[in-house]
Amino acid sequence: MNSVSAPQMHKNGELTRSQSGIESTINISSEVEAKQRALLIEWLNSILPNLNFPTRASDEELRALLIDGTALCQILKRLRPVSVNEVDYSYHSSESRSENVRRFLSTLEKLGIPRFETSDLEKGSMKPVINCLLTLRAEFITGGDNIPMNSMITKSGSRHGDASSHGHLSPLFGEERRKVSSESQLQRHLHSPVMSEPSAALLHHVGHKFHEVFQLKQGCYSELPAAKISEMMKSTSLDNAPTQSLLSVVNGILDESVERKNGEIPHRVACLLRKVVQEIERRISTQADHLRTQNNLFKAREEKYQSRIRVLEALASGTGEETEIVMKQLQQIKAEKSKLEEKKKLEDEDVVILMKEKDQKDLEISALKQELEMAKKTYELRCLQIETEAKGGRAGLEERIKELERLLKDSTNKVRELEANTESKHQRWSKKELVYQRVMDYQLGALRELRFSSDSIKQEISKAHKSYSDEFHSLGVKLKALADAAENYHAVLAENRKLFNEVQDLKGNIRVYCRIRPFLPGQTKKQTSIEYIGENGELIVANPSKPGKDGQRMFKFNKVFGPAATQAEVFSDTQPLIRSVLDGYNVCIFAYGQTGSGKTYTMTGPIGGYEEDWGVNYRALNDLFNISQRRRSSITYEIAVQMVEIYNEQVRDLLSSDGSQKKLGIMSTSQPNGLAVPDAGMHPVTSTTDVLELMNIGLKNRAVGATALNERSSRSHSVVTIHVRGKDLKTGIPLHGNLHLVDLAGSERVDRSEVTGDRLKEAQHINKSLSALGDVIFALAQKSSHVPYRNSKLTQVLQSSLGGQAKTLMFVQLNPDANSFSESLSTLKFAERVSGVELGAARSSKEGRDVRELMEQVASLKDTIAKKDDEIERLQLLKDLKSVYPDVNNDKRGVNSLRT
Ligand SMILES: Nc1ncnc2c1ncn2[C@@H]1O[C@H](COP(=O)(O)OP(=O)(O)OP(=O)(O)O)[C@@H](O)[C@H]1O
Repeated sequence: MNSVSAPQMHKNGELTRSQSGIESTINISSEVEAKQRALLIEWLNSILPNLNFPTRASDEELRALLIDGTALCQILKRLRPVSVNEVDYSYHSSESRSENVRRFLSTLEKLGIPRFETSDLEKGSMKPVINCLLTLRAEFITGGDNIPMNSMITKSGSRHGDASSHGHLSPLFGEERRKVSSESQLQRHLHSPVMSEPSAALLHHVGHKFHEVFQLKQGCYSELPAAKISEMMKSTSLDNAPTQSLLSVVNGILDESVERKNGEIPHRVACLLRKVVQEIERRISTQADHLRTQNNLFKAREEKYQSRIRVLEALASGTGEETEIVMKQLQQIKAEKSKLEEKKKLEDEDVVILMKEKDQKDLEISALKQELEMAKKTYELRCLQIETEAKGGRAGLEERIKELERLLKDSTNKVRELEANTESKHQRWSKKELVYQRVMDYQLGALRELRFSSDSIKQEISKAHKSYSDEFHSLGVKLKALADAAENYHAVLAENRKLFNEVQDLKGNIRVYCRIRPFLPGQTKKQTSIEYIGENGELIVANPSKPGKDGQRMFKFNKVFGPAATQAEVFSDTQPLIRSVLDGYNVCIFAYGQTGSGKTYTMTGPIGGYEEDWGVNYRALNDLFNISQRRRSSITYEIAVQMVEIYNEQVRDLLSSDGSQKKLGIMSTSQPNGLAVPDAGMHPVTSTTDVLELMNIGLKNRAVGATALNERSSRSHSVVTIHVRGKDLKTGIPLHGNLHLVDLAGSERVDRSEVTGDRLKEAQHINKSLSALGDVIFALAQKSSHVPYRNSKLTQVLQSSLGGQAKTLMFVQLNPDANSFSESLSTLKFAERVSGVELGAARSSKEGRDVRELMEQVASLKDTIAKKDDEIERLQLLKDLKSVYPDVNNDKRGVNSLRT
């Protein structure tokens, strides 16, 4: 190994000057030492071929080779110095290492060669050892035949005188030794291809024959005899001569040639020179081969060491797990080592046996031992390293184990806590379980009670079922009785109808109700013309211009309604007449009176009024719907509505979308279906709502022709016709009745001198139609053979409801204002004519008592019928409910609640 470390690099990669100077000096010195060491090793290899020691071996390797003294003894043995015959040069074991070295040094002392100290061989620089051996080399360099040391000593003439100094040349060449005694001279010698002392060197290096030759010629090659030169060339002396000697011969010849004046070299000398050169070339070639071989060997060893280094590095970088592998490998290596040691021992034994013949084995064994020693040290170091790592790993593992123990302890504590929690939870759950158990017991008890109750309820239900069956049976019996009663009811109903009509007939076909409207707001201080209103239809009016009895006039009608009479009261007396429509009669109700006397109010009611303000129209239709519903089990009804206006003798359909423009024709004769105005739209209605909508439409259309100065409603007749179609479900007999609700135009007389144009025309038409109406009524009352229906559109429209089986009711409307006395009187006279015809008959007084009795009978019958109707309705409802809810109790209270 190179003792000099690599140059230290500066931070920026450059060496400082002082560093580089010192290092260059060290490098030169190291280079010289390396060359010296190489020279020595070359020599050792040449004299001990089996040694095969690497030329570039380090000081330590050289020390390892030489330290046991075996190689030193072999050198001495090789040289066989006679003067030290008494010394035993045989190989000795390692136990006699110091003895071998001591003997070697002793021999050197005897030979007068400067020696080294034992300590130099054991440690420190090998330089003294190398110098010493190089001196020995120079002293005893030999050819093929070993030169007896004693003879050489004899030829040298004297022994050296200074054996204590190191690095001196052989004592054989005292003079030359002085010249090259210094190390620098030796270095120069090594570096220079030409020896500085050719004659002495030549003599020294070529061995005794060259020495002899040199001595003979005394430095003159050209003067050597040819025979001698031939002998030199033929013999193997050249082969055995050291290369340095051969080079010295060449140099000598060349020097001599230079010194010669002609510069020519004798032929024989030239031949010798060629021979020597060839020998040198051969040796160089051999040396090159040897060097290549050694180089290959070194490479192999280097690879071997590299692989070991890699293994050791891999081992060094391994983990704890790999430590075991390394330990195993170490054990294997130790085993191998022990095997090798055993082998070495065996080999040692073999070597001891073969020592005398094969000394090189010792060297190999020594080398192996050294290697093994080194490997052992390396492995021991590695073992120590691994052990240290293992200790570190073990410490880490112990830490880990402690950590795990701590965690285990924590876990144990947690488990205990959990166990404690679990225990408390278990206790809580046990308590809850107890509570639940109690609740369960309580629930089971309640369930038992419920079962008991259920059983009792079942019994009650079965009892109720039985009673229900009984009751149902009795109900069936009662129903049968009721069915029979219903059968009788129809008969009674028919008789009732007959009686009622008879009563009506007795009362007269035309009934007259007088209604006096109240003063309007703001008219409270006005004087009234109404003097007295009797309960039996008497009415006394007073002429404001004629106070006293003379100005009074009494009238009598079927009924007189005062200003306080409500719409409901008025209708209640109208209702029986309307109901007869459902029995197939034609009825005509009209309102007669001057403008503003309350005709529209009575027939229709105030526009947008509440239900309580509804007039006869709405109430009549509502009543028809209700009665038809009540009778639906026996008679089915279909109801339709027409609404027309008669203005200036022209008829318009008020319910048509273009009713305001359409002029309708009137049938010349009364139609069996009552359709006097067949072109007018017939609108079926099923509810009061339908009627309200239609009425509103009609009123709107009627108002289309109105102007601010000319209220059209006052100048036209409005006729609402309700057509009723019925069918008796039992007999299948159809029914057909019409109800005419007529709001007549104002009846006031118009002074022809005051009005002209349209107003006059209107007045003429109104007068004409009202006069025609009066004529028809008078004709009917007198039972004339001719009734003048055709005199006006109004009477034509109302023809079906005037006369025959028709019933007529006239509302005579009065304005209470004294200023309207004249018109009121005129209206009353007209009404008196209409009603007086009937009531003025002589038989009226006679038949009055009968009429009253009949009226009472009728009232009684009506009550009976109403009760029957209620009962039938209740039973019908109960029957329906039974079919839907078989379990419904059939008592009256239950039915009533369901009805509610
Ligand atoms: N019984 C009554 N109670 C309260 N107000 C009434 C009554 N009768 C009529 N009126 C009111 O008197 C006014 C005139 O009544 P209504 O229009 O019905 O008279 P009319 O005879 O129909 O007049 P016209 O011939 O011009 O149509 C209206 O404001 C009406 O509300």
